[in-house]
Amino acid sequence: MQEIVKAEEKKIGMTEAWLRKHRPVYQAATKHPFIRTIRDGTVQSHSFKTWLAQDYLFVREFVPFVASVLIKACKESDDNDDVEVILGGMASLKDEISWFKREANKWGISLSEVIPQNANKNYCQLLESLMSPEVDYTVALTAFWAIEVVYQESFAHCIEEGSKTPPELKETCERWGNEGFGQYCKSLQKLVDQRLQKASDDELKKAEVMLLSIIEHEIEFWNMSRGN
Ligand SMILES: Cc1ncc(CO)c(N)n1
Repeated sequence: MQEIVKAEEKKIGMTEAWLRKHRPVYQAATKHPFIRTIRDGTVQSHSFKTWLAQDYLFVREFVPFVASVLIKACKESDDNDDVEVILGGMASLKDEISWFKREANKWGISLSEVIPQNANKNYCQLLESLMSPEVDYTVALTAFWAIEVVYQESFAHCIEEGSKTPPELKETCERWGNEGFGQYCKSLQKLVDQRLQKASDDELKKAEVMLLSIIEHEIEFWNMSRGN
């Protein structure tokens, strides 16, 4: 019996085991009240606009963070898959920034005047701290995956069967909720699991704590747009 449980654990990978262990807090991020209002069609336009404007600022800061993960992958990974997957993520950020500009235009938001709120500043500070060469690749990669997967799950939830997402928000939800982005998150997750298999107990602990920290920051980020 013990054997079977172990095999099962190995099959699901460490990241999946962590998501199950921390399911309540993970769900608080992926099924956040703001996301629920998008999904049920009751979202207020000013809540959406707040999210859009703040996320544009976040993504700008996310670019150098992803670049730092790429550098770590080039230096430390013995597996070329890592570099290619991360490079693909970086490349799509160029299009993402253009999309934010177009979308902001549509909603009448002047991006140059947006001021980052505290939750955003805190999150960007975390990204900045992760860019340090002292932070090991496994921990930074775990953070990267966690950041992407929260958005993927959240927005996929808004385009599932039975969702009442307003048509003008569908494109946003599809950006992160689409199948391709889902596959990309799975690729990242696989890279993380590979690294975690070889990690020391200390690294494992740090990576798990980092996952939780990202989830908390994502919740705070959504909170900027909740029912106001
Ligand atoms: C806050 C936040 N988390 C994750 C993503 C996904 O890239 C994003 N754009 N913004």
